[in-house]
Amino acid sequence: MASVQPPPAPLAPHRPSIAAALRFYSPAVSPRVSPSPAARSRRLAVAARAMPWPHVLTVAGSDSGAGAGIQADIKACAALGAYCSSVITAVTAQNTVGVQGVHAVPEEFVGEQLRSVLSDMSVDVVKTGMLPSAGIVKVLCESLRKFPVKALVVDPVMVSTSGDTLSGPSTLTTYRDELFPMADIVTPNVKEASKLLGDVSLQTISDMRSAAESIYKLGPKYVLVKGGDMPDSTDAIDVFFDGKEFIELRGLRIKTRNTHGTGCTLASCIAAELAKGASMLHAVEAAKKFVESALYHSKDLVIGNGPQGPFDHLFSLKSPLYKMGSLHKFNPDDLFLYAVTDSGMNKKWGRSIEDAVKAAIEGGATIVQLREKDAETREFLEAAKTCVEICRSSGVPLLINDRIDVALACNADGVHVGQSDMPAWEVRELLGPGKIIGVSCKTPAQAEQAWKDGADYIGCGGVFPTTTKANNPTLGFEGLRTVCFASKLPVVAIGGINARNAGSVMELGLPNLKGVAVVSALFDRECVATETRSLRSILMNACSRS
Ligand SMILES: Cc1ncc(COP(=O)(O)OP(=O)(O)O)c(N)n1
Ligand SMILES: Cc1nc(C(=O)O)sc1CCOP(=O)(O)O
Ligand SMILES: [Mg+2]
Repeated sequence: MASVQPPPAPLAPHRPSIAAALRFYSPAVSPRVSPSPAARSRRLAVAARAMPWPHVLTVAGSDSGAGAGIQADIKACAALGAYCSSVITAVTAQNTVGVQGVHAVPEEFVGEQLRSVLSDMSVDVVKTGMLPSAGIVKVLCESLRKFPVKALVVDPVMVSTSGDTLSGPSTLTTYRDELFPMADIVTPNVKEASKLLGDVSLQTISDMRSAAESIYKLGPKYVLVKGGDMPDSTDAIDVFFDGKEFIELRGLRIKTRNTHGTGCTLASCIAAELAKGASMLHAVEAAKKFVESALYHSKDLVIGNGPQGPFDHLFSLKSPLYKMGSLHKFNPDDLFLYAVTDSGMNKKWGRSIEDAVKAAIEGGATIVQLREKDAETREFLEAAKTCVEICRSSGVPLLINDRIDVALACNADGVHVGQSDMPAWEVRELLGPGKIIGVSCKTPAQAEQAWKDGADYIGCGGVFPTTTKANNPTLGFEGLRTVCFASKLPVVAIGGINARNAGSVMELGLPNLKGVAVVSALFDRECVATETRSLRSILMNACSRS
């Protein structure tokens, strides 16, 4: 299997409009003259190049209740913008109570379905779910050898969430011997991991790590052991292993009965993100965020009378403002030199917001926030749209201060909110999992809440007195230290930071402290680029010393 490629540049800005792509399909100049088959297929090929559609093929069972299986996979891929074709391995009679019956599709016919799709439809990623017999696993492996794809995501579905067996012991051996060595990632939950490893007991995170390592030795490039079934705690921890490093991925445990199909959905989302070009870790992180958001939005929905209901994969359709965000997930290192604009200062020095942002990027700012307290909305939005383009072309994330509406309208990378702004969890509902959310925090309790609310980072200050923000309490190094030690999120220090003191902040070497956010020391100066450049070199020197 070819390895997964690093993420390409964001797709959206480079894609031609739908109208432009459709022009390739429209009839020739004279509608009476049909194009020759060769011309037609050339035109289709050009159109296909012009508008690629990430394609996931799911090889799984049908769930009549439509919460899991093929139905969940198709909905998950659709929600993430990937096309999903389907090869059905079994038909199950299933509802919110459990699985009442399983009817496996004959191996030969599974093979025929695989041939139909793989020989024609440029599949990027194959995702597997229920594979009810060893013969079907073998047929799949043969097909993948004949028609290689970019990545293979194996969700080793063996027992349904209701506890019903979906594939027998002989399948286990074939999974281990034939399918896993071809897989890019295998995603068992703790019960499945235990079964795969001969019913070992998995009780702790350390057990999950050992299980991930043992499964890795069976041949996949990555393993994700999902801890959702581990004994109750506020967060659900999954262990991701790439053969060298273990990463604990924490997610919020959403209290709801509607969890049927979470495993299928997670694996399909990973497949969809890979098909879109994400790296494996980013695909897993995006998939976790999607499942978390879907569970959150569906927690009170009621379908069926059993203990496990389905959730709404297409929740974003109900929230028209919701956007899935860009492929580029938040990187905490982006907080290193955080430039925060100020309309008053820019006016004073006779420059536009756009010029200020360009100069900060030229000087090496790693993230930009538009903090325009006095701007009129329309003027602000127009400037924000231009700044989004400037920042995107430089690979620098752009956040909007306070104004969720402006962030949505200009499709910024995220927002920064304070304790008196819209609560971060509401912001998350509006922006969705793909956007960056920062929250100002002055205490450990606020930092804990920001994490629970789904924020990506916190801003902590004022480290020093500032005249930029009125009545802002000064925390000093001690206050910053307390918050950094308590925070589960990356931290950026703010307040009165300038070329004279920035080094001393970074030299504290505090856990989670990723950088400094600065307003006046960059923008209340004549040359923004020069000030940014010199602050950057001070920060880099400080980091190399600490
Ligand atoms: C990175 C960063 N940290 C803190 C703040 C302050 O946000 P808030 O408390 O909402 O105050 P205002 O900026 O809205 O005045 C920030 N903007 N950025
Ligand atoms: C916007 C802001 N927030 C702060 C906080 O403590 O949360 S301090 C601050 C102003 C920072 O401006 P300067 O770099 O000019 O001191
Ligand atoms: Mg604010």
